[in-house]
Amino acid sequence: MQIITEKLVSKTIKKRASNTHKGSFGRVLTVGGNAQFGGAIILSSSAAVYSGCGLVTTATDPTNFASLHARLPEAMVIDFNAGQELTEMLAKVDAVVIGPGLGEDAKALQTLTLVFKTIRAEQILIIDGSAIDLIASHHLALPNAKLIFTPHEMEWQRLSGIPIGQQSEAKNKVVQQELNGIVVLKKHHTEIYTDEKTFQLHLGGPEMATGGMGDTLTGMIAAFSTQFSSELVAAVVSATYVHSFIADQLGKTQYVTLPHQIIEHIPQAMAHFAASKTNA
Ligand SMILES: NC(=O)C1=CN([C@@H]2O[C@H](COP(=O)(O)OP(=O)(O)OC[C@H]3O[C@@H](n4cnc5c(N)ncnc54)[C@H](O)[C@@H]3O)[C@@H](O)[C@H]2O)[C@@H](O)CC1
Ligand SMILES: Nc1ncnc2c1ncn2[C@@H]1O[C@H](COP(=O)(O)OP(=O)(O)O)[C@@H](O)[C@H]1O
Ligand SMILES: [Mg+2]
Repeated sequence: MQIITEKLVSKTIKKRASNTHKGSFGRVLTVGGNAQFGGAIILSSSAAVYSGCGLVTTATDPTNFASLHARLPEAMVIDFNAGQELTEMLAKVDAVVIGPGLGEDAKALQTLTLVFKTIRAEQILIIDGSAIDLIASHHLALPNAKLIFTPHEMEWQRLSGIPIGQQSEAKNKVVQQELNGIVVLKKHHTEIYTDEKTFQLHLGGPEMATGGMGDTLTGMIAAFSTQFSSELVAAVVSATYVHSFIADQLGKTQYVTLPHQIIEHIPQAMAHFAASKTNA
């Protein structure tokens, strides 16, 4: 396994060109947040905005509209149960996050099925949380798109059939190939499986063990993938690194680092890596 280095991240996070606008930095759609788990999709969407995505739209349960806008006025919203609206929005974006707080009821399954049916081959689809569990429990066929799975160990057990404790590099690699996407297996020392290489993260720690931390990572991966799109693997690896890098920085003085605190520090961390580019 290749340990992820600061050098790789510095190479990936580019300084922004001057002659640009919001359309230059990607369009992301985040799909999730039922009445119980609204916070999950707010964190995912916030992470995408704070990671520099030009335009973020959130498809969620209408009960979350007011709280989302109060926390994140930069995001636009649609109802994730409105099939026509969701289909139209899916046509306009570069990357989609599906799963944070989506839930696993009939409505959630319907929303996931619509996204799978509508997504196009050139679009990036980040599959997290409830969406992973729905795929596993309903044996759903996967769409033709640039797939990125972000399971924690329990979700990976459900999706891959490999029990926690037996999730070796060799076994995980076989399933990653079958899934035909990138797999970010989240845990202490997260592993990232790609067609060419397997990466390992040596940052992050128990200060990150708060609900919503993985939801936050999905938005970062989406925004990094649309902005640094020439190298999808490097974008995913860099987002994963910066997420834990911020946690470790805050963890020097904090016993726990909350997901919303990580989000607040993303712009500063990205500036750090963009500036250190020339020394890399
Ligand atoms: N504020 C919110 O709205 C939140 C919503 N969430 C959503 O809730 C839904 C269910 O996700 P959960 O992950 O909570 O539930 P799961 O039941 O899928 O998994 C959680 C359990 O898995 C076990 N586990 C074993 N290894 C683990 C590892 N390496 N990392 C994490 N857990 C591990 C733990 O016992 C843990 O309680 C998802 O849609 C998720 O996005 C959660 O993200 C929590 C925060
Ligand atoms: N002890 C730990 N060491 C390193 N990273 C951790 C630790 N605990 C949690 N994390 C990180 O926090 C995130 C948790 O993801 P996840 O369980 O999906 O959270 P949620 O679904 O609640 O948002 C992952 O990125 C994981 O690597
Ligand atoms: Mg999660």
